[in-house]
Amino acid sequence: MEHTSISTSPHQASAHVLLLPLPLQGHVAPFMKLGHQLVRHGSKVTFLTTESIRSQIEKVDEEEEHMRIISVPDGLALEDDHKDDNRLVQSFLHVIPGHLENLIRKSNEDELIGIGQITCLIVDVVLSRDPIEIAEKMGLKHAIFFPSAPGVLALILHIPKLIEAGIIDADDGTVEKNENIQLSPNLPAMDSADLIWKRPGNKSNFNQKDVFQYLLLVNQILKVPNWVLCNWFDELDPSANALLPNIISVGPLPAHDGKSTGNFRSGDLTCLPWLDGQSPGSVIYVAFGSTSKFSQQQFHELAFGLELIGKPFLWAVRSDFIDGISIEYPDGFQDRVKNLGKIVNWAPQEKVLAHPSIACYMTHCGWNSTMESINMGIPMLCWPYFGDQFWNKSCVCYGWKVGLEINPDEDRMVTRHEIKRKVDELLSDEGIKANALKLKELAHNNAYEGGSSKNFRDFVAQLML
Ligand SMILES: O=c1ccn([C@@H]2O[C@H](COP(=O)(O)OP(=O)(O)O[C@H]3O[C@H](CO)[C@@H](O)[C@H](O)[C@H]3O)[C@@H](O)[C@H]2O)c(=O)[nH]1
Repeated sequence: MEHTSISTSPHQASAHVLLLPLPLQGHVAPFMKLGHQLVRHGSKVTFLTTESIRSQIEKVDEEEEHMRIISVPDGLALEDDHKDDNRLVQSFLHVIPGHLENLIRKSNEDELIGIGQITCLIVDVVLSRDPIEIAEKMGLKHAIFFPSAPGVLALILHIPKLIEAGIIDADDGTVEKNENIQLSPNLPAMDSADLIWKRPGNKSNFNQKDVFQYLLLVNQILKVPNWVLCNWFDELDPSANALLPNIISVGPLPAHDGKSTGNFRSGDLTCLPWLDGQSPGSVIYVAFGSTSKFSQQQFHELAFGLELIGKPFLWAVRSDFIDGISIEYPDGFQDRVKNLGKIVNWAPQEKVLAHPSIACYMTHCGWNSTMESINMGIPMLCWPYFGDQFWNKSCVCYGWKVGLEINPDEDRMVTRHEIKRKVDELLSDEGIKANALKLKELAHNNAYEGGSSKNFRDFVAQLML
Protein backbone atom coordinates (compact mmCIF):
# COMPACT_ATOMS: atom_id res chain seq x y z
CA MET A 1 0.00 0.00 0.00
CA GLU A 2 1.37 3.40 -0.94
CA HIS A 3 2.10 5.85 1.87
CA THR A 4 0.71 9.26 1.07
CA SER A 5 1.50 12.33 3.08
CA ILE A 6 -1.56 13.70 4.85
CA SER A 7 -1.62 17.48 4.72
CA THR A 8 -3.17 19.77 7.30
CA SER A 9 -5.17 22.85 6.37
CA PRO A 10 -3.02 26.00 5.94
CA HIS A 11 -4.49 27.87 8.92
CA GLN A 12 -3.71 25.01 11.33
CA ALA A 13 -0.54 25.45 13.35
CA SER A 14 1.41 22.21 13.34
CA ALA A 15 1.89 20.36 16.61
CA HIS A 16 5.39 19.65 17.82
CA VAL A 17 5.36 16.34 19.65
CA LEU A 18 8.09 15.16 21.99
CA LEU A 19 8.22 11.35 22.05
CA LEU A 20 9.70 9.67 25.10
CA PRO A 21 9.95 5.85 24.99
CA LEU A 22 11.47 3.48 27.51
CA PRO A 23 15.07 2.85 26.37
CA LEU A 24 14.38 -0.71 25.20
CA GLN A 25 14.12 -2.15 21.69
CA GLY A 26 10.46 -3.24 21.96
CA HIS A 27 9.51 0.30 22.96
CA VAL A 28 11.81 2.46 20.83
CA ALA A 29 10.70 0.72 17.59
CA PRO A 30 6.92 1.34 17.94
CA PHE A 31 7.53 4.88 19.22
CA MET A 32 9.57 5.51 16.09
CA LYS A 33 6.70 4.24 13.94
CA LEU A 34 4.38 6.53 15.87
CA GLY A 35 6.79 9.38 15.17
CA HIS A 36 6.80 8.75 11.42
CA GLN A 37 3.00 8.57 11.44
CA LEU A 38 2.81 11.90 13.26
CA VAL A 39 5.10 13.45 10.66
CA ARG A 40 2.91 12.06 7.86
CA HIS A 41 -0.03 13.76 9.53
CA GLY A 42 1.69 17.14 9.58
CA SER A 43 3.33 17.22 13.04
CA LYS A 44 6.91 17.95 13.92
CA VAL A 45 8.52 15.31 16.09
CA THR A 46 11.40 15.35 18.54
CA PHE A 47 12.41 11.87 19.62
CA LEU A 48 14.14 11.75 23.00
CA THR A 49 16.29 8.77 23.93
CA THR A 50 19.62 7.80 25.48
CA GLU A 51 22.95 8.59 23.86
CA SER A 52 23.75 4.94 23.36
CA ILE A 53 20.41 4.16 21.68
CA ARG A 54 20.68 7.17 19.46
CA SER A 55 23.98 5.90 18.12
CA GLN A 56 22.41 2.51 17.39
CA ILE A 57 19.24 3.60 15.67
CA GLU A 58 19.52 3.08 11.95
CA LYS A 59 20.13 6.15 9.83
CA VAL A 60 16.69 5.81 8.30
CA ASP A 61 15.18 7.44 11.37
CA GLU A 62 17.16 10.62 10.93
CA GLU A 63 16.28 11.12 7.30
CA GLU A 64 12.79 12.42 7.98
CA GLU A 65 12.64 16.17 7.49
CA HIS A 66 10.33 16.93 10.41
CA MET A 67 11.74 14.42 12.83
CA ARG A 68 14.80 14.86 14.95
CA ILE A 69 16.39 12.58 17.49
CA ILE A 70 17.77 14.07 20.67
CA SER A 71 19.74 12.12 23.24
CA VAL A 72 20.58 12.49 26.89
CA PRO A 73 22.85 10.41 29.16
CA ASP A 74 21.11 7.35 30.66
CA GLY A 75 22.48 8.12 34.11
CA LEU A 76 24.63 5.00 34.38
CA ALA A 77 28.35 5.28 35.09
CA LEU A 78 30.81 4.29 32.36
CA GLU A 79 31.79 1.13 34.20
CA ASP A 80 28.14 0.05 34.68
CA ASP A 81 26.64 -2.66 32.52
CA HIS A 82 24.58 -0.69 29.98
CA LYS A 83 23.05 -3.93 28.73
CA ASP A 84 21.42 -4.63 32.09
CA ASP A 85 17.88 -3.57 31.13
CA ASN A 86 16.68 -3.45 34.70
CA ARG A 87 19.41 -1.04 35.85
CA LEU A 88 19.09 0.99 32.67
CA VAL A 89 15.36 1.50 33.13
CA GLN A 90 15.74 2.35 36.83
CA SER A 91 18.45 4.85 36.06
CA PHE A 92 16.56 6.43 33.17
CA LEU A 93 13.43 6.79 35.33
CA HIS A 94 15.57 8.69 37.80
CA VAL A 95 17.36 11.07 35.42
CA ILE A 96 14.72 11.76 32.78
CA PRO A 97 12.60 14.34 34.67
CA GLY A 98 15.55 16.76 34.95
CA HIS A 99 16.50 16.39 31.28
CA LEU A 100 12.94 16.73 30.17
CA GLU A 101 12.18 19.92 32.03
CA ASN A 102 15.38 21.44 30.71
CA LEU A 103 14.59 20.43 27.13
CA ILE A 104 11.04 21.79 27.21
CA ARG A 105 12.21 25.04 28.80
CA LYS A 106 14.92 25.48 26.18
CA SER A 107 12.47 24.75 23.37
CA ASN A 108 10.15 27.42 24.82
CA GLU A 109 12.99 29.89 24.97
CA ASP A 110 14.04 28.85 21.48
CA GLU A 111 17.54 28.15 22.75
CA LEU A 112 17.73 24.93 20.78
CA ILE A 113 18.06 26.38 17.33
CA GLY A 114 15.66 24.92 14.84
CA ILE A 115 13.69 22.80 17.26
CA GLY A 116 10.91 25.22 18.02
CA GLN A 117 8.47 25.10 20.87
CA ILE A 118 7.31 21.66 21.97
CA THR A 119 3.53 21.54 22.29
CA CYS A 120 2.79 17.96 23.29
CA LEU A 121 4.44 15.06 25.11
CA ILE A 122 3.72 11.42 24.28
CA VAL A 123 5.37 9.21 26.84
CA ASP A 124 5.75 5.50 27.46
CA VAL A 125 3.41 4.23 30.16
CA VAL A 126 6.13 3.03 32.52
CA LEU A 127 8.01 6.33 32.36
CA SER A 128 5.01 8.55 32.48
CA ARG A 129 4.39 9.75 36.04
CA ASP A 130 7.01 12.50 36.37
CA PRO A 131 7.06 13.50 32.69
CA ILE A 132 3.28 13.98 32.70
CA GLU A 133 3.49 16.15 35.80
CA ILE A 134 6.17 18.21 34.07
CA ALA A 135 4.10 18.47 30.89
CA GLU A 136 1.10 19.66 32.89
CA LYS A 137 3.17 22.19 34.81
CA MET A 138 4.66 23.56 31.60
CA GLY A 139 1.34 23.76 29.76
CA LEU A 140 1.91 20.91 27.24
CA LYS A 141 -0.73 18.54 25.99
CA HIS A 142 0.13 15.00 26.91
CA ALA A 143 -0.71 11.44 26.04
CA ILE A 144 0.48 7.98 26.92
CA PHE A 145 1.50 5.40 24.33
CA PHE A 146 1.18 1.79 25.42
CA PRO A 147 3.23 -0.49 23.16
CA SER A 148 1.42 -3.70 24.10
CA ALA A 149 -2.19 -4.97 23.98
CA PRO A 150 -4.91 -3.03 25.83
CA GLY A 151 -5.84 -6.20 27.76
CA VAL A 152 -2.44 -5.94 29.43
CA LEU A 153 -3.20 -2.39 30.46
CA ALA A 154 -6.63 -3.45 31.69
CA LEU A 155 -4.95 -6.10 33.83
CA ILE A 156 -2.60 -3.51 35.27
CA LEU A 157 -5.56 -1.31 36.15
CA HIS A 158 -7.17 -4.32 37.75
CA ILE A 159 -4.27 -4.97 40.14
CA PRO A 160 -5.81 -3.21 43.19
CA LYS A 161 -8.97 -5.31 42.83
CA LEU A 162 -6.89 -8.50 42.59
CA ILE A 163 -5.04 -7.53 45.77
CA GLU A 164 -8.29 -6.63 47.53
CA ALA A 165 -9.84 -9.97 46.56
CA GLY A 166 -6.81 -11.80 48.01
CA ILE A 167 -5.91 -13.24 44.59
CA ILE A 168 -2.41 -11.76 44.54
CA ASP A 169 0.10 -10.55 47.09
CA ALA A 170 0.45 -6.75 47.34
CA ASP A 171 4.24 -6.77 47.45
CA ASP A 172 5.31 -8.83 44.46
CA GLY A 173 2.07 -10.05 42.88
CA THR A 174 2.54 -13.69 43.87
CA VAL A 175 -0.68 -15.59 43.22
CA GLU A 176 -2.38 -16.56 46.46
CA LYS A 177 -5.63 -17.93 45.03
CA ASN A 178 -5.66 -19.72 41.68
CA GLU A 179 -8.38 -18.16 39.56
CA ASN A 180 -8.78 -17.38 35.89
CA ILE A 181 -9.18 -13.69 35.25
CA GLN A 182 -11.72 -12.82 32.57
CA LEU A 183 -11.10 -9.21 31.62
CA SER A 184 -13.03 -9.18 28.38
CA PRO A 185 -15.97 -11.26 27.16
CA ASN A 186 -14.35 -11.54 23.72
CA LEU A 187 -10.90 -12.78 24.67
CA PRO A 188 -9.68 -15.78 26.64
CA ALA A 189 -9.48 -15.65 30.41
CA MET A 190 -6.03 -14.93 31.79
CA ASP A 191 -4.58 -17.91 33.60
CA SER A 192 -3.14 -16.78 36.95
CA ALA A 193 0.11 -18.56 36.06
CA ASP A 194 0.41 -16.26 33.05
CA LEU A 195 -0.04 -12.94 34.84
CA ILE A 196 2.36 -10.59 33.15
CA TRP A 197 4.66 -10.02 36.14
CA LYS A 198 4.80 -13.74 36.98
CA ARG A 199 7.30 -14.85 34.40
CA PRO A 200 10.15 -12.39 34.24
CA GLY A 201 12.00 -14.82 31.96
CA ASN A 202 14.57 -17.41 32.91
CA LYS A 203 17.64 -15.65 34.22
CA SER A 204 16.60 -12.28 32.75
CA ASN A 205 17.73 -9.17 34.58
CA PHE A 206 14.20 -8.43 35.67
CA ASN A 207 12.73 -10.00 38.76
CA GLN A 208 9.08 -10.46 39.59
CA LYS A 209 8.99 -7.85 42.34
CA ASP A 210 10.60 -5.13 40.16
CA VAL A 211 8.18 -5.78 37.32
CA PHE A 212 5.21 -5.82 39.71
CA GLN A 213 6.33 -2.58 41.33
CA TYR A 214 6.63 -0.86 37.90
CA LEU A 215 3.12 -1.99 37.13
CA LEU A 216 1.78 -0.60 40.40
CA LEU A 217 3.37 2.70 39.46
CA VAL A 218 1.74 2.53 36.04
CA ASN A 219 -1.55 1.86 37.76
CA GLN A 220 -1.28 5.10 39.73
CA ILE A 221 -0.34 7.09 36.65
CA LEU A 222 -3.29 5.88 34.66
CA LYS A 223 -5.73 7.46 37.05
CA VAL A 224 -4.76 10.70 35.32
CA PRO A 225 -7.40 11.28 32.62
CA ASN A 226 -5.56 11.20 29.35
CA TRP A 227 -5.27 9.95 25.81
CA VAL A 228 -3.92 6.42 25.80
CA LEU A 229 -2.71 5.44 22.34
CA CYS A 230 -2.38 1.72 21.57
CA ASN A 231 -0.87 -0.15 18.62
CA TRP A 232 -4.11 -2.09 18.21
CA PHE A 233 -7.33 -1.99 16.21
CA ASP A 234 -10.84 -2.17 17.58
CA GLU A 235 -11.97 -5.35 15.80
CA LEU A 236 -9.37 -7.31 17.79
CA ASP A 237 -11.65 -6.84 20.78
CA PRO A 238 -14.60 -4.49 20.43
CA SER A 239 -14.98 -4.35 24.23
CA ALA A 240 -11.47 -2.97 24.83
CA ASN A 241 -12.89 0.55 24.78
CA ALA A 242 -15.17 -0.33 27.66
CA LEU A 243 -12.25 -1.70 29.64
CA LEU A 244 -10.21 1.43 29.05
CA PRO A 245 -12.41 4.43 28.31
CA ASN A 246 -9.64 6.76 27.18
CA ILE A 247 -7.95 4.32 24.82
CA ILE A 248 -7.38 5.34 21.20
CA SER A 249 -6.58 2.50 18.82
CA VAL A 250 -4.05 3.63 16.23
CA GLY A 251 -2.71 0.30 15.00
CA PRO A 252 -1.33 -1.44 13.23
CA LEU A 253 1.26 1.32 12.97
CA PRO A 254 2.62 0.91 9.45
CA ALA A 255 6.31 0.51 8.71
CA HIS A 256 7.83 3.75 7.48
CA ASP A 257 8.19 3.41 3.70
CA GLY A 258 8.25 -0.34 4.24
CA LYS A 259 11.44 -0.04 6.33
CA SER A 260 11.87 -1.19 9.92
CA THR A 261 12.58 1.81 12.11
CA GLY A 262 14.00 2.30 15.59
CA ASN A 263 16.13 -0.84 15.34
CA PHE A 264 19.24 -1.11 17.49
CA ARG A 265 20.73 -3.57 15.01
CA SER A 266 20.84 -3.50 11.23
CA GLY A 267 18.72 -6.12 9.53
CA ASP A 268 20.75 -8.54 7.41
CA LEU A 269 19.40 -7.83 3.92
CA THR A 270 21.08 -10.88 2.38
CA CYS A 271 18.11 -12.91 3.53
CA LEU A 272 15.83 -11.14 1.04
CA PRO A 273 17.38 -12.54 -2.17
CA TRP A 274 17.54 -15.89 -0.34
CA LEU A 275 13.78 -15.64 0.31
CA ASP A 276 13.26 -14.74 -3.37
CA GLY A 277 14.75 -18.12 -4.24
CA GLN A 278 12.24 -20.07 -2.11
CA SER A 279 8.80 -21.27 -3.17
CA PRO A 280 5.76 -19.23 -2.10
CA GLY A 281 4.47 -20.11 1.37
CA SER A 282 7.34 -22.50 2.13
CA VAL A 283 9.64 -20.82 4.68
CA ILE A 284 9.46 -21.02 8.47
CA TYR A 285 10.59 -17.69 9.94
CA VAL A 286 12.05 -18.07 13.43
CA ALA A 287 12.78 -15.01 15.61
CA PHE A 288 12.32 -14.21 19.26
CA GLY A 289 12.58 -10.41 19.46
CA SER A 290 15.21 -8.49 21.35
CA THR A 291 15.21 -9.96 24.85
CA SER A 292 14.25 -13.65 24.89
CA LYS A 293 17.06 -16.02 25.77
CA PHE A 294 17.39 -19.77 25.44
CA SER A 295 19.55 -22.16 27.41
CA GLN A 296 22.30 -23.84 25.36
CA GLN A 297 20.41 -27.11 25.56
CA GLN A 298 17.11 -25.61 24.40
CA PHE A 299 18.89 -23.78 21.60
CA HIS A 300 20.34 -27.08 20.35
CA GLU A 301 16.96 -28.75 20.53
CA LEU A 302 15.44 -25.97 18.44
CA ALA A 303 18.27 -26.36 15.89
CA PHE A 304 17.64 -30.13 15.71
CA GLY A 305 13.91 -29.42 15.43
CA LEU A 306 14.41 -27.16 12.41
CA GLU A 307 16.61 -29.79 10.81
CA LEU A 308 14.04 -32.48 11.48
CA ILE A 309 11.18 -30.46 9.97
CA GLY A 310 13.14 -30.44 6.72
CA LYS A 311 11.53 -27.28 5.31
CA PRO A 312 13.34 -24.06 4.43
CA PHE A 313 13.83 -21.80 7.43
CA LEU A 314 15.07 -18.30 8.16
CA TRP A 315 16.35 -18.06 11.71
CA ALA A 316 17.31 -14.80 13.45
CA VAL A 317 19.86 -15.64 16.13
CA ARG A 318 21.05 -12.63 18.14
CA SER A 319 24.59 -12.89 19.47
CA ASP A 320 23.19 -12.68 23.03
CA PHE A 321 20.44 -15.27 22.45
CA ILE A 322 21.99 -17.93 24.66
CA ASP A 323 22.16 -17.28 28.38
CA GLY A 324 25.60 -16.04 29.34
CA ILE A 325 27.66 -17.70 26.58
CA SER A 326 28.35 -17.24 22.89
CA ILE A 327 26.32 -19.01 20.25
CA GLU A 328 27.29 -22.62 19.60
CA TYR A 329 25.37 -24.72 17.10
CA PRO A 330 25.22 -28.52 17.40
CA ASP A 331 28.20 -30.25 15.78
CA GLY A 332 27.95 -30.14 11.98
CA PHE A 333 24.51 -28.44 12.07
CA GLN A 334 25.39 -25.46 9.88
CA ASP A 335 26.92 -27.74 7.28
CA ARG A 336 23.98 -30.09 7.24
CA VAL A 337 21.38 -27.31 6.83
CA LYS A 338 23.33 -25.12 4.40
CA ASN A 339 20.92 -25.86 1.57
CA LEU A 340 17.87 -25.68 3.79
CA GLY A 341 18.20 -22.73 6.10
CA LYS A 342 19.50 -19.20 6.36
CA ILE A 343 20.71 -17.88 9.71
CA VAL A 344 21.09 -14.16 10.37
CA ASN A 345 21.90 -12.16 13.46
CA TRP A 346 18.98 -9.75 13.02
CA ALA A 347 16.39 -9.98 10.26
CA PRO A 348 14.69 -7.06 8.49
CA GLN A 349 11.57 -8.51 10.09
CA GLU A 350 8.79 -6.49 8.51
CA LYS A 351 10.20 -7.09 5.03
CA VAL A 352 10.58 -10.78 5.86
CA LEU A 353 7.01 -11.16 7.11
CA ALA A 354 5.76 -9.39 3.98
CA HIS A 355 7.66 -11.80 1.70
CA PRO A 356 5.45 -14.26 -0.22
CA SER A 357 7.75 -17.18 0.62
CA ILE A 358 6.94 -17.03 4.35
CA ALA A 359 4.65 -19.81 5.58
CA CYS A 360 4.62 -19.21 9.33
CA TYR A 361 6.40 -17.38 12.10
CA MET A 362 7.84 -19.09 15.17
CA THR A 363 7.68 -16.21 17.64
CA HIS A 364 8.06 -15.18 21.28
CA CYS A 365 4.85 -13.11 20.92
CA GLY A 366 6.33 -9.73 21.74
CA TRP A 367 3.55 -7.29 20.95
CA ASN A 368 5.32 -5.61 18.03
CA SER A 369 6.08 -8.92 16.38
CA THR A 370 2.52 -10.10 16.98
CA MET A 371 1.05 -7.03 15.30
CA GLU A 372 3.53 -7.26 12.42
CA SER A 373 2.55 -10.87 11.86
CA ILE A 374 -1.17 -10.08 12.03
CA ASN A 375 -0.59 -7.24 9.60
CA MET A 376 0.95 -9.66 7.11
CA GLY A 377 -1.53 -12.49 7.65
CA ILE A 378 1.14 -14.95 8.82
CA PRO A 379 0.12 -17.85 11.12
CA MET A 380 2.15 -17.97 14.33
CA LEU A 381 3.75 -20.70 16.35
CA CYS A 382 3.83 -19.07 19.79
CA TRP A 383 6.74 -19.70 22.11
CA PRO A 384 6.42 -16.99 24.79
CA TYR A 385 9.23 -16.14 27.15
CA PHE A 386 8.10 -13.52 29.65
CA GLY A 387 5.66 -10.80 30.67
CA ASP A 388 2.86 -9.85 28.25
CA GLN A 389 3.94 -12.56 25.78
CA PHE A 390 1.84 -15.19 27.57
CA TRP A 391 -1.31 -13.10 27.27
CA ASN A 392 -0.51 -12.22 23.66
CA LYS A 393 -0.10 -15.95 22.96
CA SER A 394 -3.54 -16.68 24.46
CA CYS A 395 -5.14 -14.02 22.24
CA VAL A 396 -3.34 -15.35 19.14
CA CYS A 397 -4.17 -19.02 19.76
CA TYR A 398 -7.54 -18.96 21.53
CA GLY A 399 -8.96 -15.48 20.82
CA TRP A 400 -8.20 -14.82 17.15
CA LYS A 401 -7.21 -18.40 16.35
CA VAL A 402 -4.32 -17.42 14.12
CA GLY A 403 -1.70 -19.61 15.74
CA LEU A 404 -0.75 -22.57 17.89
CA GLU A 405 1.31 -22.64 21.04
CA ILE A 406 4.37 -24.35 22.32
CA ASN A 407 4.05 -24.37 26.07
CA PRO A 408 7.43 -23.60 27.58
CA ASP A 409 7.03 -24.83 31.10
CA GLU A 410 10.09 -23.40 32.84
CA ASP A 411 11.30 -26.77 34.09
CA ARG A 412 10.83 -28.61 30.86
CA MET A 413 12.71 -28.75 27.60
CA VAL A 414 10.70 -28.38 24.41
CA THR A 415 11.88 -31.32 22.31
CA ARG A 416 12.76 -31.36 18.62
CA HIS A 417 9.87 -33.78 18.03
CA GLU A 418 7.34 -31.44 19.65
CA ILE A 419 8.68 -28.54 17.58
CA LYS A 420 8.30 -30.55 14.39
CA ARG A 421 4.83 -31.78 15.35
CA LYS A 422 3.59 -28.26 16.09
CA VAL A 423 5.02 -26.77 12.90
CA ASP A 424 3.48 -29.57 10.82
CA GLU A 425 0.14 -29.07 12.58
CA LEU A 426 0.24 -25.32 12.02
CA LEU A 427 1.13 -25.59 8.36
CA SER A 428 -1.69 -28.00 7.65
CA ASP A 429 -4.36 -25.99 9.50
CA GLU A 430 -6.43 -24.31 6.79
CA GLY A 431 -8.71 -22.67 9.38
CA ILE A 432 -5.80 -20.82 10.98
CA LYS A 433 -4.55 -19.70 7.55
CA ALA A 434 -8.00 -18.35 6.66
CA ASN A 435 -8.33 -16.54 10.01
CA ALA A 436 -4.90 -14.97 9.56
CA LEU A 437 -5.90 -13.65 6.13
CA LYS A 438 -9.15 -12.21 7.49
CA LEU A 439 -7.27 -10.44 10.26
CA LYS A 440 -4.77 -9.13 7.72
CA GLU A 441 -7.59 -7.54 5.76
CA LEU A 442 -8.98 -5.87 8.87
CA ALA A 443 -5.51 -4.71 9.85
CA HIS A 444 -4.90 -3.12 6.45
CA ASN A 445 -8.25 -1.44 6.47
CA ASN A 446 -7.46 0.08 9.86
CA ALA A 447 -3.96 1.15 8.93
CA TYR A 448 -4.89 2.95 5.75
CA GLU A 449 -8.59 3.88 5.68
CA GLY A 450 -10.73 2.61 8.55
CA GLY A 451 -11.06 3.04 12.31
CA SER A 452 -7.44 3.38 13.44
CA SER A 453 -6.41 5.76 10.69
CA LYS A 454 -9.44 7.95 11.38
CA ASN A 455 -8.63 7.85 15.11
CA PHE A 456 -5.12 8.97 14.30
CA ARG A 457 -6.30 11.91 12.21
CA ASP A 458 -8.73 12.98 14.94
CA PHE A 459 -6.02 12.70 17.57
CA VAL A 460 -3.60 14.86 15.59
CA ALA A 461 -6.34 17.41 14.92
CA GLN A 462 -6.84 17.75 18.69
CA LEU A 463 -3.13 18.30 19.18
CA MET A 464 -3.33 21.22 16.77
CA LEU A 465 -6.20 23.01 18.52
O1 LIG B 1 15.52 -10.30 13.90
C1 LIG B 1 14.73 -9.44 14.27
C2 LIG B 1 13.96 -9.55 15.46
C3 LIG B 1 13.09 -8.53 15.78
N1 LIG B 1 12.97 -7.43 14.99
C4 LIG B 1 12.06 -6.32 15.37
O2 LIG B 1 12.21 -6.04 16.74
C5 LIG B 1 10.96 -5.71 17.32
C6 LIG B 1 10.77 -6.64 18.50
O3 LIG B 1 9.67 -6.21 19.26
P1 LIG B 1 8.75 -7.22 20.06
O4 LIG B 1 8.24 -8.24 19.17
O5 LIG B 1 7.71 -6.43 20.78
O6 LIG B 1 9.72 -7.98 21.03
P2 LIG B 1 10.73 -7.46 22.18
O7 LIG B 1 11.82 -6.73 21.60
O8 LIG B 1 11.09 -8.65 22.95
O9 LIG B 1 9.77 -6.47 23.04
C7 LIG B 1 9.59 -6.17 24.41
O10 LIG B 1 8.63 -5.09 24.39
C8 LIG B 1 7.35 -5.41 23.85
C9 LIG B 1 6.50 -4.15 23.86
O11 LIG B 1 6.23 -3.71 25.16
C10 LIG B 1 6.71 -6.54 24.63
O12 LIG B 1 5.48 -6.90 24.04
C11 LIG B 1 7.65 -7.74 24.67
O13 LIG B 1 7.11 -8.78 25.45
C12 LIG B 1 9.00 -7.31 25.23
O14 LIG B 1 9.91 -8.40 25.23
C13 LIG B 1 9.90 -5.92 16.24
O15 LIG B 1 9.51 -4.67 15.74
C14 LIG B 1 10.62 -6.71 15.16
O16 LIG B 1 10.22 -6.37 13.85
C15 LIG B 1 13.68 -7.33 13.83
O17 LIG B 1 13.55 -6.33 13.10
N2 LIG B 1 14.54 -8.34 13.51
